[in-house]
Amino acid sequence: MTAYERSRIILRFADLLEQHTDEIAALETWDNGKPYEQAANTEIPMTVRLFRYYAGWADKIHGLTVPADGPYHVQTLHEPIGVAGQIIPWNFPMLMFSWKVGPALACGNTVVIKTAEQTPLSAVYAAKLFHEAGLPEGVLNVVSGFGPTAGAALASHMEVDKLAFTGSTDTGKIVLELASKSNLKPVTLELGGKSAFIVCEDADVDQAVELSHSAVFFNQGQCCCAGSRTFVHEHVYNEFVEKARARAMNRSVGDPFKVGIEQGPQVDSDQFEKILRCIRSGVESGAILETGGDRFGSNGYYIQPTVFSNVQDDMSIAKEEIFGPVQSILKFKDLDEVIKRANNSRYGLAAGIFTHNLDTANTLSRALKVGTVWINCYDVFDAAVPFGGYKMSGNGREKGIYSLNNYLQVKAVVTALKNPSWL
Ligand SMILES: NC(=O)c1ccc[n+]([C@@H]2O[C@H](COP(=O)([O-])OP(=O)(O)OC[C@H]3O[C@@H](n4cnc5c(N)ncnc54)[C@H](O)[C@@H]3O)[C@@H](O)[C@H]2O)c1
Ligand SMILES: CC1=C(/C=C/C(C)=C/C=C/C(C)=C/C=O)C(C)(C)CCC1
Repeated sequence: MTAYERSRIILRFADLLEQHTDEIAALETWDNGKPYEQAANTEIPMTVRLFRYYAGWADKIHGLTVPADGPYHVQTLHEPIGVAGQIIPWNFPMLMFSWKVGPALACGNTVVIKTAEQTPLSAVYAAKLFHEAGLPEGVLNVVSGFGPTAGAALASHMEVDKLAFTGSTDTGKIVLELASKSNLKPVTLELGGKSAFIVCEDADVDQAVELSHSAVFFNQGQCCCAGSRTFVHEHVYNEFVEKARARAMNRSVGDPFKVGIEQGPQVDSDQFEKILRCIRSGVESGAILETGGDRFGSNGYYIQPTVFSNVQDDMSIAKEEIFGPVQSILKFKDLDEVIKRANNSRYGLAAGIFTHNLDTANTLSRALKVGTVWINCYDVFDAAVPFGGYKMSGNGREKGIYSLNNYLQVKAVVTALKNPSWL
């Protein structure tokens, strides 16, 4: 099919998705437990926007004419890579579906996508809408299944030409190995993080408190880029801790279908238990529990919004990904120190910087070894902006123009010219 037809199908799909926002958002909340309002007002609109963004790319993908030495006409063809295998997690089922499927289809590939076992519903519904939008059968294949069986089969399949994975660093290592042991398919990985949120002494403390709160508590803390190490300058530390505690105590937790609820339950009992273990380890290692620290209520996988202060770099709550509603506040004295400490992590996904000083912002944004730096903002996820990790947070970039390369092969075509006198 022509690139223009591909583009129109993706646009029609985006319209259908928008029309069915209520149903898809409800599926997300049933599966994941996230607040319905969050899914309906933020995540589904972002998903729609991302598909429209990539629909715009479909007919603008082309190669180059290359000036080579000698009597040759050289061009590059940007061809689809073939069958794209994709494995996604449960924290943002529809949004992760879009980051994977949008660029793959725009570039003319076919897709086999495996959803997370906890959250299979919305992608199946979306596949039905793609069919309605006119996508031919067999182009987009949604597989529900478990990781070690369905996921591993995809990663090691000899006829899957590319693998894109989002999930934990441990599983990322497994799929990379499976890909290398089978057909050496290229792999992009979007893995875990322990992102630093740095509040400098000149920051607007109230704004920093609010954004550091959403940076860690958004989506029940289940974000790969959660700002899970809040570094605060010693001059504003006491004020910040007091206000962060008050904000967490104010967070509305409860039935995710209710209006005004900010925090629903964790995705499942494994995550719920793991987070409570992390909280216990924080208490045992000597961090000060400012608020929270236990389950919320006696039913369901709800956890109290939890804030620790006096957190030290060697505590496991400052090193390991918790993936829950737990804020860890650390004190720092100067820039060189916070740069070293923020970079002292095996992860390198994102960072937030809060300052009005241009020099401080420039220094920190260049010194931090992370894939995204947000300055006086956090969690801005525009479809056009690349996202991905340094170090063990992964490799490759998704979104924006960068993701197109993940789904294209470059073929160099060199033609001998018959009449060199015209060169
Ligand atoms: N980076 C992220 O966005 C993200 C998302 C979810 C979880 N996590 C992290 O991972 C931790 C564990 O969560 P999880 O167990 O659901 O993550 P996971 O990495 O095990 O799961 C992610 C995806 O990989 C699949 N998978 C699992 N084992 C596989 C295998 N052997 N081969 C191929 N595919 C496989 C899963 O079925 C799922 O679709 C969380 O606590 C959190 O720290 C990170
Ligand atoms: C709505 C909203 C926000 C949006 C957050 C988003 C959209 C986060 C997306 C995270 C993703 C995609 C993580 C991947 O692991 C903020 C900034 C928290 C502020 C409060 C309101």
